[in-house]
Amino acid sequence: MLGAGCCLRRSRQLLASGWTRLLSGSSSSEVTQLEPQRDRFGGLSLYLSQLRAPERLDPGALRRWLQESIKQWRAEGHIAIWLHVPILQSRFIATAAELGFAFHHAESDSATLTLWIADGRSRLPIYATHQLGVAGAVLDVQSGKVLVVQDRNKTTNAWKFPGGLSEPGEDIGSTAVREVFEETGIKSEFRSLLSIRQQHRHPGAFGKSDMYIICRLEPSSFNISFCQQECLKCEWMELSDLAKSKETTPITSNIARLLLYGYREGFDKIDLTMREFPAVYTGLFYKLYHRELPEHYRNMTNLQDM
Ligand SMILES: NC(=O)C1=CN([C@@H]2O[C@H](COP(=O)(O)OP(=O)(O)OC[C@H]3O[C@@H](n4cnc5c(N)ncnc54)[C@H](O)[C@@H]3O)[C@@H](O)[C@H]2O)C=CC1
Ligand SMILES: [Mg+2]
Repeated sequence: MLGAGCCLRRSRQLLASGWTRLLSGSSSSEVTQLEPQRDRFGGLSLYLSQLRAPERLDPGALRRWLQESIKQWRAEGHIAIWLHVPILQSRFIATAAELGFAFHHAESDSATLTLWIADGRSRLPIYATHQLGVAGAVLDVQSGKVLVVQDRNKTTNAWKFPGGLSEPGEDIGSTAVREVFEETGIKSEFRSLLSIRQQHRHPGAFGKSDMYIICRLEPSSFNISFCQQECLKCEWMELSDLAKSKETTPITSNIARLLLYGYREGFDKIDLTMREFPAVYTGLFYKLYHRELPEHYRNMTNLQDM
């Protein structure tokens, strides 16, 4: 049986010879740039961005080459093809689709298509399933007031916590602090997570699922200067009034009650606090959110000691 490196070398040879044969009359140095890259699961990635002169590539030639190559890759035991297409090379998408490729995902400047070539159903992971929205319940513990807004774009004007969608690579607490500031002008600091809501087929998530997290924040400024595009009203409201109010959404009402409970009985009863740990990948850290762990549980090294 061939090793992965050997398969890859053969794939590259096939690729180069295929291009040379199919593109006679075109620049053959062009084709040597396109090298399938094998992933650890046995899939092959093709990057059309490697083509130096893509305008010289005829879609019919690509089609014939892909057909031949796919037969070969299947025989070599590869399981899937990932085809990465820069937006300006989009005409090759239809060519790939004719051979059974389907969209996996798209970014602003490229699309990725896949073709499962092993036996059985595709085991390739699907792309993003959820969007993430984060709101900040900013509670001033001195006054017992919480920051609330009414959304300008929603049909019912119910009080809610300011918040919005998380940006790529952004921590949950940072989204809450940023969104609160953008919508209300209030500066705040992250304290904990209070709740997570999961909702499927969300209209605002283009039919995907929505995760909506509410964080507990503490204010470090108090003068409201709210965003006129997004908010109709914004004010500091007695937390107990919000907890009793009918002019609110069920989620805001329930989390206002949870927050009131924590305010009266201790935030340790409601908080999911954050701890940071080094990830397996060098130089990266992740954030872990969970209920407070007593010191002797945090530091235990031997379960039998307990
Ligand atoms: N229960 C609650 O109290 C509510 C919770 N949510 C959750 O909050 C999160 C989203 O927060 P948002 O404040 O809506 O997001 P956001 O604060 O990130 O952005 C909202 C703004 O995006 C713009 N926008 C959104 N869709 C648009 C479109 N199709 N065309 C043009 N402009 C568009 C509008 O300017 C809108 O004001 C979601 O997770 C959602 O489930 C949203 C509303 C109420
Ligand atoms: Mg918002």
